[in-house]
Amino acid sequence: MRADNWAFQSDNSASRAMGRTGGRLACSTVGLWLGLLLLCSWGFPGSAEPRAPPENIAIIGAGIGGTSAAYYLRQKFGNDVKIDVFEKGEVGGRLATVTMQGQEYESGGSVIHPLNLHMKRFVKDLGLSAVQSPSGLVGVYNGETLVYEESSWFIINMIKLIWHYGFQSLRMHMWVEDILDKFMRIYRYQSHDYAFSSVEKLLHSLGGDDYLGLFNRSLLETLQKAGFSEKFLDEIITPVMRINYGQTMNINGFVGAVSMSCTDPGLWAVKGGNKLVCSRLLQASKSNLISGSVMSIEEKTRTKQTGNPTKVYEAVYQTGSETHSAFYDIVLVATPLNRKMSNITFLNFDPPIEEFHQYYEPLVTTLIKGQLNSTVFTSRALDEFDLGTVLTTDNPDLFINSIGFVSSVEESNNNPQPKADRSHVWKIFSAGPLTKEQILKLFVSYDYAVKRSWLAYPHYTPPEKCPSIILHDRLYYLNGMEVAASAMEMSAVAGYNAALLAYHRWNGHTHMIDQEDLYEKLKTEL
Ligand SMILES: Cc1cc2nc3c(=O)[nH]c(=O)nc-3n(C[C@H](O)[C@H](O)[C@H](O)COP(=O)(O)OP(=O)(O)OC[C@H]3O[C@@H](n4cnc5c(N)ncnc54)[C@H](O)[C@@H]3O)c2cc1C
Ligand SMILES: CC(C)=CCC/C(C)=C/CC/C(C)=C/CSC[C@H](N)C(=O)O
Repeated sequence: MRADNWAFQSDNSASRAMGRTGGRLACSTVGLWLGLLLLCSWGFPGSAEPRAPPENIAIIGAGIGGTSAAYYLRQKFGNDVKIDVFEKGEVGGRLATVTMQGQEYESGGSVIHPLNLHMKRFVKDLGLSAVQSPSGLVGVYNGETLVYEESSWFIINMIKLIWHYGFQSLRMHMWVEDILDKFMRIYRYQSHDYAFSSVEKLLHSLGGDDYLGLFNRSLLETLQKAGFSEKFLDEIITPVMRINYGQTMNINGFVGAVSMSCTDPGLWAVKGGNKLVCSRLLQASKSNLISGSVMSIEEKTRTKQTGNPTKVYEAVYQTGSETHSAFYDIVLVATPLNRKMSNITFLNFDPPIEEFHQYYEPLVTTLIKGQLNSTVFTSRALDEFDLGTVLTTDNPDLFINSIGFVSSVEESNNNPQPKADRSHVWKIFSAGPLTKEQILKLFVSYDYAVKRSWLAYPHYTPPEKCPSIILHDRLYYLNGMEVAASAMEMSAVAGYNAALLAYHRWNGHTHMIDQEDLYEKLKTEL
């Protein structure tokens, strides 16, 4: 019906515009063509001409989330838009290294899963290379003894696992694989340009109500319901949650599965340091890095020389002791929003943009070059201690979450061997800084110790709601994704999603946002 009306209207207007009184047939033919043209450009979903791109986009935060958003925004909007990326600290954010004796070691995000396809693609497209992460033997310490110890013989490991825990390890592996399989759907959706306006909708599109259920319930509840034993949960699953997220099984089931996927083989890192991905993404996206701290965002109306008033966001930022401001059509916030981590105020929004209070877990990474005092963990002779990582159970008397030996960012170390002098670089995760006494308890002797304190990951307390991705008309927030799970790949997924969302909303492509049943719809697409 609408199409007929347009054809009719454009018929009249076309003949008036031509200012001639030619035969009705000629006029209506021209009108029909014009109508068809209009129909093609407005009438069919998905065929709308993109409007002129925005002039200026701001991204706050040059971690993996912000820099991947810059990369994808450039791909979507093209070369004419100016992209400013604000960073108050170091490019890379929670991807960072510390230097010891001239060698660099990862102090933040370190391992990448072999199926993390955005990270894989970045490394390939940006001319970087991968190194295998160390995969030494793992033991679990409960404060008194090693309750589980891996063997270098695959068959012995299998027998040990079955002896201690029956087939729960295998069942756990299958549970994680199923969740990971569904997670992989996001790559297909994103490669077809689909975007989501909320984290919950994104999760639902991956695996329906079951997937959302995982996010809304604790890992403990989910695994207890699935029949896993208390012993298996205490001795195997909790220690993995402690090394990866510094938390217990009270985290949500989705982040629990992400964490368990770290026990898969083939973990890797970027040669030279994971943070290189961020600096290369910035370069490749031809963004301007502004070393400054954004303090506030406010919507303003600007009248351009062309006369039309437009709505823009004013970002007020500080570089050193100077305060500046700049105007943007679109703003992406790519940092956790809370007073301690970003301290950004949203001024005069109506309705107001809520204050975010997401609590992030304090975590300390300590790197120590020294000789481990293995008698802390076992009564066996020192030269028989062949564990590369010791995980811990949830025992309040323990002052570390984990300790494991690490390689520098330049070394590919698939099967690290103990050094002749038994002196290695060890990475320790703990809730607070280690005292000298604690270090001396863990090490017979040590040469160097370097620490880095983080507000590392959200404190997970399911059920919880992810903050909105759309904070305001053209103002987007990426790090709500971390409430589902915090990992490099999750920030990259959030960065791509926000870039697609901003692009589609700018161009009015509503059919590319929050599509239901995408998995079924895309099954037949190449
Ligand atoms: C110790 C540790 C170990 C980890 N291990 C792994 C791992 O092995 N594998 C894995 O996948 N993930 C790991 N993670 C998680 C991973 O590092 C993070 O999920 C990811 O790096 C988050 O990236 P992001 O860009 O979203 O946030 P961030 O990296 O935090 O980036 C936000 C940036 O915004 C900047 N910023 C904040 N406020 C402002 C402001 N007002 N103005 C300007 N700039 C601002 C910050 O300085 C920061 O650089 C680990 C994290 C930690 C802390
Ligand atoms: C997003 C998906 C599907 C998988 C990501 C798996 C992954 C690599 C998660 C990282 C979890 C995490 C925060 C680990 C921190 S500690 C890492 C490591 N054990 C270390 O010793 O540094």
